Amino acid sequence: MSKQNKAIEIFLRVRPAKKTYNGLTVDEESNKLEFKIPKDQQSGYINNTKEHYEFIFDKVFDQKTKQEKIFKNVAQDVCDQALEGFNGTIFAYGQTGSGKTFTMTGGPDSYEDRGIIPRTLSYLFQETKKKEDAFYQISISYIEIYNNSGYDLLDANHSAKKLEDLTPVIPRETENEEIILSGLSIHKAQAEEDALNLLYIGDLNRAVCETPKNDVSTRSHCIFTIMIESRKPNSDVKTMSRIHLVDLSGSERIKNTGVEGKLEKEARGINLSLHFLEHCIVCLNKRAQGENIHVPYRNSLMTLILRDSLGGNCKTRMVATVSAEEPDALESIATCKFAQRVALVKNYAVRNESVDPAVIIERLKRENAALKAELNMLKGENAKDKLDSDDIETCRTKVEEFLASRDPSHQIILSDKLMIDECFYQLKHKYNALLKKVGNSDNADEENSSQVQQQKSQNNPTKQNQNPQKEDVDNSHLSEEIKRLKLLVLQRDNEIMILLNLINKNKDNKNGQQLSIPVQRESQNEMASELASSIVQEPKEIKFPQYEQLKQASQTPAHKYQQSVSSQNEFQSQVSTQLRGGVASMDYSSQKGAFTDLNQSSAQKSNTYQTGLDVTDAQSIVTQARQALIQNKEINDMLLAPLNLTNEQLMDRANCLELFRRSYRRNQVMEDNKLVLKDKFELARKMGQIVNAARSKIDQLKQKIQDLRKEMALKGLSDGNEEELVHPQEGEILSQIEEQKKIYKENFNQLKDIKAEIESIQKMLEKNKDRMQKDFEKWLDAMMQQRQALTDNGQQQNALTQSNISSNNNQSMMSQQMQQTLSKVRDKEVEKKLQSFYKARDEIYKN
Ligand SMILES: Nc1ncnc2c1ncn2[C@@H]1O[C@H](COP(=O)(O)OP(=O)(O)OP(=O)(O)O)[C@@H](O)[C@H]1O
Repeated sequence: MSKQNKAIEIFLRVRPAKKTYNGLTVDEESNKLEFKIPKDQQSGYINNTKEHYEFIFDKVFDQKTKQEKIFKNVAQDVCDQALEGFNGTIFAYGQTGSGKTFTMTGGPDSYEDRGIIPRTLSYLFQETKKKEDAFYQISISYIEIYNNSGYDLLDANHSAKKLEDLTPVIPRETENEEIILSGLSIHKAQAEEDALNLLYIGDLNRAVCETPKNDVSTRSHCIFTIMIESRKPNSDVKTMSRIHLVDLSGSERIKNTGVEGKLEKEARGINLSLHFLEHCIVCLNKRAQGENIHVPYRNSLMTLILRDSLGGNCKTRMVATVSAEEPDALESIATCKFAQRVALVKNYAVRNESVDPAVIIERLKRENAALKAELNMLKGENAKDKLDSDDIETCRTKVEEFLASRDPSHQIILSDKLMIDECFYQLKHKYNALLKKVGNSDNADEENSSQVQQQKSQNNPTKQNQNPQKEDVDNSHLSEEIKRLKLLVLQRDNEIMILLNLINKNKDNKNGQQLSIPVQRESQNEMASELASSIVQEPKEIKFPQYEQLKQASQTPAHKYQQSVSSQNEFQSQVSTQLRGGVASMDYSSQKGAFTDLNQSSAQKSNTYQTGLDVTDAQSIVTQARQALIQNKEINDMLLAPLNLTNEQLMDRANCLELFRRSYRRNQVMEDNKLVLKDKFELARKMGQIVNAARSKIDQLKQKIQDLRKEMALKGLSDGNEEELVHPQEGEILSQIEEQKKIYKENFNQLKDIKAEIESIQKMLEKNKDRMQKDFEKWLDAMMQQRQALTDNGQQQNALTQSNISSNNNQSMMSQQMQQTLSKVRDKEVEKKLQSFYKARDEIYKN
């Protein structure tokens, strides 16, 4: 069987030793472990059978092996398979003190010492985050088996002194021969932290219940189970897999532990499940060799729980842990022998997929509701005129549920258009609130400037004045919006100026050259206003009379329109030059040759026109014009105030970036976010300190309680008292532990929330930083082009053109602008229209 498909793999790990036994050879290359036991050795154990033992494993890890390597080799593959729907079990088996707990849970000293369980949790959460094509739910249970009885280590009301006081777990077998563990709580873990916290709480409960006599670490088994449920969107099939992570009790044989009498009996009882495990393995081996033999899983709770892990549907990994010290040599050999027997067991792992009837029913119900809603909407029955507060509340709840659900097939089903609109509004509101929170205020402003807000209040008059606080916020945004619109008006003025200039120029050309196609004055005016109004609108509805003429011209012999075309080329060149030179460049007298690249393209196009008119070029001029104006607006909007930089300053990129940053509109938001982030870090640090303090206090109290229990056990022994004596301070310490546990849990949850906030602010800052960098490049590029254009045209005096657009909404400047514009108009009709436009606009400003 290839390694890929091998259902059971056996690993061996040698624990670091103070003094390594020189009869032990660990060969990582050939995955071999050798023991040489001299016949007349002096170590006190009898060796009259064999002198040389050799064991081969799937992988051998020597004393220096790091935890990360163990995880990668032993557990990673099991995790990957579990995410695909295969069950997995990893268990550690070995003598007391050989490093089982270290391997499974980890050491307390450093983060690097994290064992298989915490690493498995991290890995699973990381991977499920990456896999966007499926919905995953991870749940945890943690059971301790002591003296063949199971106890729930995650019992929510746990404050027990003795293990036996914990909720007992009772196994039940279903008709399908599945084992159900009633009394064992299952906890959903939404994030890695939740799962790690459950591990910590379980370990704490386990430790608090220890007494010297039931020395938990040695005499009990722990099974940490991770359940993974996954479902693809719109699929009725779900996969359910489990990973059991098992820390078995010490495997040493009782005759070697030196315990006698009652204690020996007790020890035998406690360790019975390990004995039954061995028994099951022996039977499974026989079965693998063709013998028809019953496997006595039911003999113990542990074998019953692990039934699928051995001889069943599971990918199983066993880590045999051995000590490298001489006195432990025979126990190490026994561990290796057991591991070799396990290696012979055959498993048959299959993907645990099932069509879940509950999922199908749920889906059908959803479909039914959606169809009913659609039908109602089509019939128009019960359509609402307006929404009342209950409707709005229903929409709000539906949106909340939709956003909170991790189920990709979750839908919002509604049959009323107004309610659907309301849901969209709620979603937008939430989105904008989120943007505001993380600093993307531009988009957030949209909510209040968009028609949704107006429409909403029209559709839903009952909702007006419901939230005065919100109105305040709205008002402040409205004034922002007014500012923005005023600026836009100013920009439009400039655009009109450009176009008028072009029209005038064009008219001059025509008069001088007696064009064969007369361009109507009316058309020119239309062109000006339409182009101006289309510049920041959708492109599809543009009418461009000159373009229309070209279209007609293209259907007639080319020579007839030659002059018209050259006029068109000049027009194109002017538009390009002016737009690329900056919209606020008010003097358009000498525009020719400003941009060689565009002029070249014009020249090329001119050739085309001479041989046959290409009408799409005319449209492309408009598109270019529009794009250039939009781009200019974008660039101007980036800054709070125009940046008047000299050519030298523009050449110094680093300094330029710094100046840009200071004037950058979003910079303030970014700075504010940095401050928020700083505060959050500080808060997280404090919370972390509280959590750590609670943890170390718990550890101290745990130690104290264990010391007291040892003291009482010794006292009992010396008094010949077999009953367990309880130290008078124990109750007090236990309640202190409970108190600290409460503090730990509360602060842990808060810390988790703060961490999530920090992450989201950090992400947004990163995004804003990237955006600033891109905006800077755009801005610098535009500045450079503008300088270049001005240089080429000898228009250095207008170097700071930008200021006209992006300055402020100063009234006197506007009237100046108006005078300037009107002075350029040579058409009475246009002049009249513009005058009434400016008059109307002034009225608006006055209000
Ligand atoms: N690979 C290792 N590197 C460093 N320290 C280790 C390693 N393995 C075990 N130890 C240390 O040895 C001690 C005993 O290990 P551990 O508690 O894991 O043994 P165990 O097999 O789980 O014992 P028990 O059966 O009593 O639970 C611990 O202090 C542990 O930190």
